Amino acid sequence: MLPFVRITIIGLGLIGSSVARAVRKAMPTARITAYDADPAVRETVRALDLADDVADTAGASVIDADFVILCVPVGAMGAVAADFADDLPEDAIVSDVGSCKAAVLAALTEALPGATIIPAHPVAGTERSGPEAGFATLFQKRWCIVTPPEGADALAVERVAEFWRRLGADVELMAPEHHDRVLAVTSHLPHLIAYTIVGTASDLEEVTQSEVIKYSAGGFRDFTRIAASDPTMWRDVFLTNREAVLEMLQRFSEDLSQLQRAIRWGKGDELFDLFSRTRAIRRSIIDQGQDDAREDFGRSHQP
Ligand SMILES: NC(=O)c1ccc[n+]([C@@H]2O[C@H](COP(=O)([O-])OP(=O)(O)OC[C@H]3O[C@@H](n4cnc5c(N)ncnc54)[C@H](O)[C@@H]3O)[C@@H](O)[C@H]2O)c1
Ligand SMILES: O=C(O)C(=O)C[C@]1(C(=O)O)C=C[C@@H](O)C=C1
Repeated sequence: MLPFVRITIIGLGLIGSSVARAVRKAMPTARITAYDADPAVRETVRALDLADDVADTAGASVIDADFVILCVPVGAMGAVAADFADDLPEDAIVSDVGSCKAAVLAALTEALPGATIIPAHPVAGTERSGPEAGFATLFQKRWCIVTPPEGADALAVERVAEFWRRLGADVELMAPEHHDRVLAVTSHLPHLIAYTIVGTASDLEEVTQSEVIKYSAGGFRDFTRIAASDPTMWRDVFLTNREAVLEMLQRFSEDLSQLQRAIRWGKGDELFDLFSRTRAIRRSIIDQGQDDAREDFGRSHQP
């Protein structure tokens, strides 16, 4: 049995449009209703035939939904939910795909008192945005972390988990606060570092812009991909997951200072030990097979 049959997707950018495409493939009989605040996105959704219906308001989009999935920037979640609160059917389950969970759960709970809210985070994405950037296989063999509130209805949790399994994801359950600490180090900090490195390189006075572009073949090029990620999305992530990011940033700064000292005092063994440890971490990620989808995507989509 399908976990849901009347699915409303709000926010049809990279993730929302990928969800729509993946639902079409995995659950072709489910009806998809879409809503996006941007009229140009709604037009594109119609042109690409990503949904059965495209609503012109958030309220109209949820009116007969059994599942509402919010795919908007994390800072917009509460406002969107408040927008459709009066029209939400009593038995509908509300979820989201936001990159931070504790603050989103709080915002949705405040906007939708009494509703069944089961947040989730597919740990899969790219640096691109908008409805044209999405693709149906984005979630295959990637983690989706479901972060139910304490005391959540077990059947509702299982239906959301099953939804993601059908889209090809491996599902894990986690407490929202724990999710935010884990993702602060595995996703948010790396983005902050990429934004910093690319910004620093482009600010260096003795290196011209054209040299930065011309010689960005190796490691730097990988950072530029990450640093091209959506500015609105990442502004919201850092402001929303502030405490966890600041804590991880503090640890990172201390480790960076230690590396700085090792280089200054020629402590080669210290550098070698760290680099051997990090190489082993990379190998264990590859062995777990969670990296394949994005590596394939990267190869076929990079300019
Ligand atoms: N990009 C990634 O790699 C990635 C991965 C996993 C999760 N996420 C999360 O997914 C969510 C969406 O990210 P994305 O990359 O798809 O962004 P995106 O910019 O591609 O799409 C966001 C869409 O939301 C719409 N929107 C914004 N405010 C709205 C509102 N108030 N009402 C209705 N629509 C609104 C925008 O018009 C846009 O079409 C974010 O919460 C992000 O944290 C992103
Ligand atoms: O590959 C990328 O572009 C991503 O950054 C994807 C990525 C990540 O950091 O892994 C980014 C944010 C998300 O919330 C989930 C996935």
